[in-house]
Amino acid sequence: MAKKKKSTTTTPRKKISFSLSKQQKILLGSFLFLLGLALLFSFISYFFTWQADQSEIGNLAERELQTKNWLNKFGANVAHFFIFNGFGISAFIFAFLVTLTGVYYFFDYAKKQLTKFWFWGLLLMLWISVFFGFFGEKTTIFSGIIGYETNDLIQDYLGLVGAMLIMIFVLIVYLVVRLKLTPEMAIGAFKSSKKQIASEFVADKQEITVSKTISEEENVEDEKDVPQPYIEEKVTPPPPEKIILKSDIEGDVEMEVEQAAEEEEIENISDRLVKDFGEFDPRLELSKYKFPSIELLRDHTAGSGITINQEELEENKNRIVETLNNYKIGIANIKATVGPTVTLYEIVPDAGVRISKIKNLEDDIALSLSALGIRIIAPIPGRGTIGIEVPNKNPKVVSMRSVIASAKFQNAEMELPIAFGKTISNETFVVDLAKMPHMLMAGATGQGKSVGLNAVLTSLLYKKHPAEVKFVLVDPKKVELTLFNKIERHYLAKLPDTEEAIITDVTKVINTLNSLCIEMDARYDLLKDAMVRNIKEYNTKFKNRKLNPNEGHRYLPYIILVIDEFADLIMTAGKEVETPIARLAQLARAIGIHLIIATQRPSVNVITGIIKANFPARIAFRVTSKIDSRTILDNSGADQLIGRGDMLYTQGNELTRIQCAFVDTPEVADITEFIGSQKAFPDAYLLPEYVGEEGGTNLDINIDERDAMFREAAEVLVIAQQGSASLLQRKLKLGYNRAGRIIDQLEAAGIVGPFEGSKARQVLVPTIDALNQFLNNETNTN
Ligand SMILES: Nc1ncnc2c1ncn2[C@@H]1O[C@H](COP(=O)(O)OP(=O)(O)OP(=O)(O)O)[C@@H](O)[C@H]1O
Repeated sequence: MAKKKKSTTTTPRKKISFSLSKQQKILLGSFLFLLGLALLFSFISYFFTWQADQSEIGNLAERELQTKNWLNKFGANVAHFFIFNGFGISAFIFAFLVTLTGVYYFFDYAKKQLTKFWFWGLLLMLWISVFFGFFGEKTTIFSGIIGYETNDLIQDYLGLVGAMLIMIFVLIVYLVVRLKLTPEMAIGAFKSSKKQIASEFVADKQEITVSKTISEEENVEDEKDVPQPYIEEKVTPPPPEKIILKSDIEGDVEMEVEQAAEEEEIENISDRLVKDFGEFDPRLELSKYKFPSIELLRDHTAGSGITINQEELEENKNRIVETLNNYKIGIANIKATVGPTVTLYEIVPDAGVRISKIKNLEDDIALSLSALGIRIIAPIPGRGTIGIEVPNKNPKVVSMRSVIASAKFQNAEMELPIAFGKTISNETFVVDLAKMPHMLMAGATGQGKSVGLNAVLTSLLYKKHPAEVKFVLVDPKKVELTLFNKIERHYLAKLPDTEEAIITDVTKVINTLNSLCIEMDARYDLLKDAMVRNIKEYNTKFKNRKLNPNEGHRYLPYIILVIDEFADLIMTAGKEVETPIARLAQLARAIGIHLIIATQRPSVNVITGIIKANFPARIAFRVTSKIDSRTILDNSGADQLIGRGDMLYTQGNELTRIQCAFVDTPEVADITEFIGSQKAFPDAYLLPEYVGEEGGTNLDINIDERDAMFREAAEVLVIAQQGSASLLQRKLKLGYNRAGRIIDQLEAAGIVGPFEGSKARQVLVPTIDALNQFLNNETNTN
């Protein structure tokens, strides 16, 4: 048992992968390409010079000695090796494969196809050389010694006929597997070539008659010498094909079947535009933009990878076994996975021990192990084992550099990839913000929230071009996000006529949030017009030039709203920020607006029900109480974290413990400086103008300006006793915007109550009769 445990604990999970840098690939590619050419030239010239050079083969020591091969001694020897001693004429295939490999590496094409080329190329090479082996020793130059000897060997066992049959079989394998040839295709090809010959023959005949008539006409013209008017060539569509079906039954009526001619296809405008100008490239305006290099990030681990302290592991194991024994829980098996900050001990209890028993003892076990940061997961979802996380004595910092450089992040095919850090099993943790679609981040002060936000922003800066993503930054503390000011004209969005893009003042936050709602509505209209469901499809359509910019269509960058201290805002502005945030969170995912909200105070009056319901992705750094942990995660656990970037992530169900990547302020300063010093857009991305209204929401809409469907809409809602815009959309077949406007008008009239986030609005009029009376009174008083 002890032996077994050792083998599981001493192997850190490291994957060794072999990959070349771009430069190395180019160098290797050129080398192979030129080597292939050298082989090719020496092979060609070998066929002319081999007899003359034959006596000099193998004589490399004598420098003065000259051979006739174009590549001199090298060429003569190499070609002799491959052709004479090897595969004869088919050695050319080898030279070709080497050249091709060079091309593949030089242009960094996917190598899967190349492996196929090599496999089938080598097979073909062998086949050809064995084939030439049939012609005997005189043609060794064509078959090579390998071909000749292999043929000889086969014939010794199977005779000439057997050898031929084997060759035919290999040929069939090649044709069927490599060239995907089927008997039908072979027959088809034979038939069509017969037809082609016949039709060519007929066409020849017709041509002769046509040319004859033209020459006759010319003669007539010459005689009359009358200038002929320009005769426009008129293309008449071919007459519909008629097939007459005759029946064998006497007296039956014949039926004529008419086949309509195929309509002529005209090239699509968008296809033509794409052909003429290529696809629309949103990056074109800043085509010279350079992404920040990995060198701007520092390696905080200072070379110390994960070290495994054998003593510590043994000690913890003994304590766990002892503690569980105290509660009469036997252990069948125990396995340790060492992560950057904590080690996970995965326990398989003895047969018959109920997991619920361990779950009930969770607190007692944690207490007995008496260390900060112990978390018990009973059972580990999907595995049926029990996990006990124990903090390492020497936790390791996970630097942002290592996660950004990881293949997982670099190869991530996500819209908005975020490299958060490393999981307990030391794997880089990458998630797509576009899928979350909004994120709530909480944690007591000093536990790593700001570093976490910087990690999110840095990830996006390393992956997305300025044309593709825009940030709206809200920083009431006025310190955390200031560094991002430098990239205002590259990456930030702001309200028109404002100086600073980073928002620090509460009124401006309210205006910005409302402006984002307007942007959202506008984007929905664009999507509707383009008949697509989400921003990704919209942008693809726009890139393919299927949407006309003159009709208001534009490339839509993702907009990411980051609020660093949400508690401050909600305390000062309450509903005024909560309402637009809830609205954005509910609706903005499809149109590419994503929200990231961070707070120090994870209490229920800050993270309200409405907010929580709309933020499925939650991150908790260490918090002070179980209640706070439940407020953020709907689960305890965040109170047992150890701080310094130790965090729990959930996107609905499971909790994942992650060590957040560390990025220091000077690193962020370097990155923003690097980006900021490059050519930028003329201004920050301008959000739609929003004119703030005094006294909160716009409640005094004039009766005359009401929508034509106002009354019907009111009836629908009163009957359903449910004040929802989507109900109106469905019942009255209205667009999203119009339904929203009508709801506002109904609110102004006092028929429905105010916005309540994810819940439908209250309907304040109980029956249709009451509604009629209400509306009549209204018209009478006006
Ligand atoms: N991922 C991490 N790895 C290592 N150390 C970290 C990590 N995150 C934070 N720390 C340490 O914790 C300190 C505080 O982190 P940070 O400033 O992010 O806390 P915070 O929660 O934002 O605090 P506040 O709410 O007061 O701004 C950092 O200066 C750093 O030393």
